[in-house]
Amino acid sequence: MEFLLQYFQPSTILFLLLTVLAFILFMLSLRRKLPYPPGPRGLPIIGNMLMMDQLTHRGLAQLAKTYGGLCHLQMGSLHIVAVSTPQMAREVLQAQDIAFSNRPANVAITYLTYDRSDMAFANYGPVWRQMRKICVIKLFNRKRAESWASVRDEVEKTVRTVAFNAGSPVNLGKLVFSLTRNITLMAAFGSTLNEGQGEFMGILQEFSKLFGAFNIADFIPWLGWVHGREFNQRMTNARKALDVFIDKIIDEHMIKRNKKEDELNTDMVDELMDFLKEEKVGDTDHSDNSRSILKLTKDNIKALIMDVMFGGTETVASVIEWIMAELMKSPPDLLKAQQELKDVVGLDRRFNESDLNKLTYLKCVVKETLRLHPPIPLLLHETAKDTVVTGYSIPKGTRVWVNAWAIGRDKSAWDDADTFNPSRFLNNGMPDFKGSDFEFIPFGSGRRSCPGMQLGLYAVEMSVAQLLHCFNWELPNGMKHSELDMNDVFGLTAPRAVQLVAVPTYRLNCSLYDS
Ligand code: HEM
Repeated sequence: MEFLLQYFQPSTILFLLLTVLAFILFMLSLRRKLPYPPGPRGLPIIGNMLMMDQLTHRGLAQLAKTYGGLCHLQMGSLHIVAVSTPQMAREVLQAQDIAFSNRPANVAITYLTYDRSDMAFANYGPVWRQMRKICVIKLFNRKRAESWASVRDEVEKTVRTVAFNAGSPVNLGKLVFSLTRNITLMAAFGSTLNEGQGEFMGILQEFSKLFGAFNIADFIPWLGWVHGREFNQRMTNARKALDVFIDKIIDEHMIKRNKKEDELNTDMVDELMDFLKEEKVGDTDHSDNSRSILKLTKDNIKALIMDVMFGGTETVASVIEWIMAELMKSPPDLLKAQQELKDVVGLDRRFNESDLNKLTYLKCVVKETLRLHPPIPLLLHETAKDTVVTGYSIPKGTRVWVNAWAIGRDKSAWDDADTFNPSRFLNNGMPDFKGSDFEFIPFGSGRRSCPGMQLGLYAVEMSVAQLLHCFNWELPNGMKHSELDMNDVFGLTAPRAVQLVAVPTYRLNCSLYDS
């Protein structure tokens, strides 16, 4: 100050300081003045909460027709921005991906994932990065033979079940759900849990209901008491039940390890327990520069297992069921896919893994189904800081829902967007779903994209190829193809509203079904 007083009058210094302050305030007010993206006008305090029923992939696609690819809604104190066009998806998932890479979590999700100890709901940061690295290397790696073997074994069992019921209606929805559930159970625990399976499925169902339950505290925190004790009690019971169940499995694995039994036959719990064992005292620094190995607690392991159960079961089952439904609805495409199998494999042997890469049309069918029915229709992200997208302000903590369903049907990106037409992908298979073509993002894109993509696709392709190669399929009770219900229901996933029922008949020689 004395230094300044040598050169300037006090009044000049005051004037300069006031000018700088005014400039800063002016810049801040400019920033505040940037509008939120366009959206329907809300009411005081509750905002757009009366539009709750429109917060589905279809409802938000409808709003996008009026308000554009970036639409703002306010639910109580919560900002929501729906992203509905490929251009806007590129902005948030690529151009500014770090700012948009957090995950939103409601009260139930936070509690049931042991305070976000998992990968899917952890916020973006060093702990999530370490967790993801472990999972990608150890669990989702294509070379992880055990997981792939479990796919092959379980698909084979499914073929046998269908063959046993040949000539009668088969509920394909139920069948493929139990197929994918067994694949993930095998990958996670090394067995399909014949004993405690019912109990575990009950726990998963209760988790699923609680994850999606409406809780006013998520929107207006000071009204949290409204939901009351009953909801909290259900959450406590669900988490206790999972604790008891998985603790027992972890203890069994611990005993197996101590006895050094069956060391070659490892499952997901074994792989994760390596990181429990590598725990080092004082190894708690997870700052960005830290190269230390992440300590996994039992809670991390439990939460990661739930990620795999939720991430890998319903998604894969939903894709297989939708593929079969789209083919049943479009007999020429069903014929083409089966003709390709006849040309590549023939009818005198069973399809096997080495045939997979020659099935070009089948892969187009898978892509076209993922375009029309992405199993996770809304990709749930959250902003980690205040951001600006195409001149609109998006505050920190905004829930950003990328509508993969609307984007797959965007009329400016796709010809005849609502029609099932696998041949559109015959042109070199483009666009691709690996995340750089933003008109097609069934697995997401960027940092939070699906780490289970390869495992999921492998399970889908193997299952569909076997079901189409081994059997001919008809709709039951003389139902016409045009009468097949193609509605979906909205949740974290978007499965068929009515499960697909179809009648299989043998396509191959009977002796080939016993292999
Ligand atoms: C065809 C099947 C599948 C589809 C279409 C699919 C789709 C997706 C999508 C859209 C996301 C969110 C991406 C984003 O937010 O930007 C996701 C995340 C995730 N998926 Fe998948 N998925 C499939 C199979 C699987 C499988 C088999 C597993 C595990 C065994 C799995 C585990 C996960 C996990 C853990 C995440 C969270 C990743 C993170 O937040 O870092 N998925 N998946």
